Amino acid sequence: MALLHISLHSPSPLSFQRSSTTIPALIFSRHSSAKLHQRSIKLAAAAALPSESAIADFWRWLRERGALTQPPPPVRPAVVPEGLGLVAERDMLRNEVVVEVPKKLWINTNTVAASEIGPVTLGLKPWVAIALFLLREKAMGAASLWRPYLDILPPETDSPIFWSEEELSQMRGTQLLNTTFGVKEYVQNEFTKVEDEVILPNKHLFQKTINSADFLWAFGILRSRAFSRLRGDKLVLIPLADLINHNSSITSEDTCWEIKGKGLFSRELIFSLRTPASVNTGEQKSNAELALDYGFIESNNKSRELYTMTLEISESDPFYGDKLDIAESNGLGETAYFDIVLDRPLPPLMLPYLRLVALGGADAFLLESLFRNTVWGHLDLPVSRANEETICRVIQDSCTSALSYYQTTVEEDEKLMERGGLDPRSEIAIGIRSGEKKVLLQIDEVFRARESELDTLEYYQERRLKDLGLSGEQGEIIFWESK
Ligand SMILES: C[S@@+](CC[C@H](N)C(=O)[O-])C[C@H]1O[C@@H](n2cnc3c(N)ncnc32)[C@H](O)[C@@H]1O
Repeated sequence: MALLHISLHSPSPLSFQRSSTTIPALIFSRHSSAKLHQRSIKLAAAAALPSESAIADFWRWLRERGALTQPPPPVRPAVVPEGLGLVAERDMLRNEVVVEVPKKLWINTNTVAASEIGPVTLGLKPWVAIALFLLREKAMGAASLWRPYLDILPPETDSPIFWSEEELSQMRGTQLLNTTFGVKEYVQNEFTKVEDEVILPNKHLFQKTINSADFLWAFGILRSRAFSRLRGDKLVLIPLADLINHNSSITSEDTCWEIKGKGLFSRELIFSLRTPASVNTGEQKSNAELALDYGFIESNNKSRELYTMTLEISESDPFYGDKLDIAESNGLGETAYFDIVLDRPLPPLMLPYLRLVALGGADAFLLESLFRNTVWGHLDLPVSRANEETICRVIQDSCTSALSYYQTTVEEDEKLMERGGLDPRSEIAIGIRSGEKKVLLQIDEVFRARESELDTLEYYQERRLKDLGLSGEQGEIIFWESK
């Protein structure tokens, strides 16, 4: 029998790198600030909030640098339940320009290149160069032109990259825990490299020590505040615009675009924002991605509950080469990742890929080159009882095994959530682990149901006989017997 390789618990820095780049909906808050302040103390307990005077300094700094128009903008920074936010002081008109943030206040690779460390950061990954810039400016204290902005940045978010071991232990068994370790390892490796190649050889530029925790902070700041459509080479931090918090009630993807390259921020709809970014349609982030990037989740949004199933054609499979060839001709590879979302059908390519991986024995003839152009079409439908049974059994076994790694059941998690009083990190951990388990139980159920239908499915040979006119509608073989 062919080997079916399924990895449900692989550390997945890969899935971190693959993460979708949807810009989350952004919102201006419009609340009474006195009430907000009280609520925020409880809700944003993890983060040390900037003082009133730090916020006032930041506002002054923006004004002095031409970011604030006359008359003053109808928004101001204030403490809100999500930490710091932009509070609207009146209703705003559709398409009204709210604030302008001139490009000279953007922090991107051009800013770094024009700074003292510019020459030594050439060739670095954009985020690494910007991280070094932020850390160096931070270390310069009052001597930095960026100090009022740096002073309002949070010391950490609730992203699991900042959690203690004890906090992380609440996510035991989850894919997000593996991803978190993968991300931390990636950032640590980048730090070691940049420390050896840039920081230590240029001590005159980096007089204060920068350690790996500082570097992780800068990574977390960029991940949570840089506009997600502006990543890679376009990575940019935009002071003030980055105070806008996410709101799940805004689902429009098109909340941002560049207006004549000027970096204007204006209103499209009530409480939505135009940003200086181009518009692309993007996929929605999962709760794991929200947690990792921003340090919050939407526990009541089923479409954010996701489990990534990793399937693989094993090198030890006797048909490895043929299977790989077929997978590659159909846009897949030796390893394929399938994101399975709660209450949604399985990704369309998952069953054909599973059937391919499990193909063997009497079905192996489909791998012959004669079938190369048509095999994928055959894999779209059940191939044989043995093949379909294998995938049902292996997937159910994998789900059972994955579920055994979690410390709690969905019911136990739900009770904890109902009881309330959880700190934000426990809420994330419980939401993530219960979401993953729900998807695993759903996958298990899909394949259990399929297994119970194995006798009623139509397989390749029957379809073939029908095509040749040798089989009737009920599957009976048609004979041409002489009368
Ligand atoms: C773009 S920044 C917004 C400004 C940020 N609140 C601050 O204090 O500087 C994104 C960060 O704000 C917080 N945040 C934004 N929207 C949130 C939400 N809906 N729920 C919880 N936290 C949120 C998270 O810490 C996230 O990493």
